[in-house]
Amino acid sequence: MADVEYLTGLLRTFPDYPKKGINFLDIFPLLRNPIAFETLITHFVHRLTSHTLARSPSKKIDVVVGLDARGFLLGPIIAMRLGAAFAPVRKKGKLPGECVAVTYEKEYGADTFEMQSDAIMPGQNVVIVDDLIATGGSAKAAGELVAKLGGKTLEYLFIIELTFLHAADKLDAPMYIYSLISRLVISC
Ligand SMILES: O=P(O)(O)OC[C@H]1O[C@H](OP(=O)(O)OP(=O)(O)O)[C@H](O)[C@@H]1O
Ligand SMILES: Nc1ncnc2[nH]cnc12
Repeated sequence: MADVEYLTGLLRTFPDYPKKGINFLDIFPLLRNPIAFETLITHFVHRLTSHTLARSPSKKIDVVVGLDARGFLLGPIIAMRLGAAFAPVRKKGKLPGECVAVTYEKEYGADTFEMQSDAIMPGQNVVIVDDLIATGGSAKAAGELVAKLGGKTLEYLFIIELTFLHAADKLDAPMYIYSLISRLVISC
């Protein structure tokens, strides 16, 4: 599809960043271009309204969850377009009040994610958004936080999946991943 080729062409990689052996994928040129950014957001919103909601009896997405930090650049815009709430998953020690926490492994180290306990009400429909999925550790931890709060994750959305790492294998079924650029859709 022309849009996907256009968006893919704006991405770039930096070898050995932030440390040797990591091929760092930089999404910022895409956000720097307002037409590309609009195209990306519209693509995600179309996916959610035309496909994801077909799996939900209530036909409503209640909460868009964005992952610290690059998921914060996408999640709130998608939430506003859908008329949904936005809730952040943050790295440990950044959120006030009662929180739930999960420790996870990612491509370059271990970390702990937290969500505020009142960010999602039991039974709410949730979509988890991030810029990319590499090992799947971050996405898996976010899904676990949503589950701890009683939310139902309808879909995980990414701009790109670094498919060589087989991240999808790490995530629990039943779940769905939509990755715009690899166009990978996994239904379990
Ligand atoms: O699939 P994984 O192996 O878990 O890696 C993917 C995660 O890594 C990056 O975030 P990072 O933790 O580097 O934080 P940042 O957004 O603050 O740079 C990226 O934005 C994803 O959240
Ligand atoms: N290869 C990569 N490029 C950019 N962000 C990442 N986060 C984890 N792995 C990454």
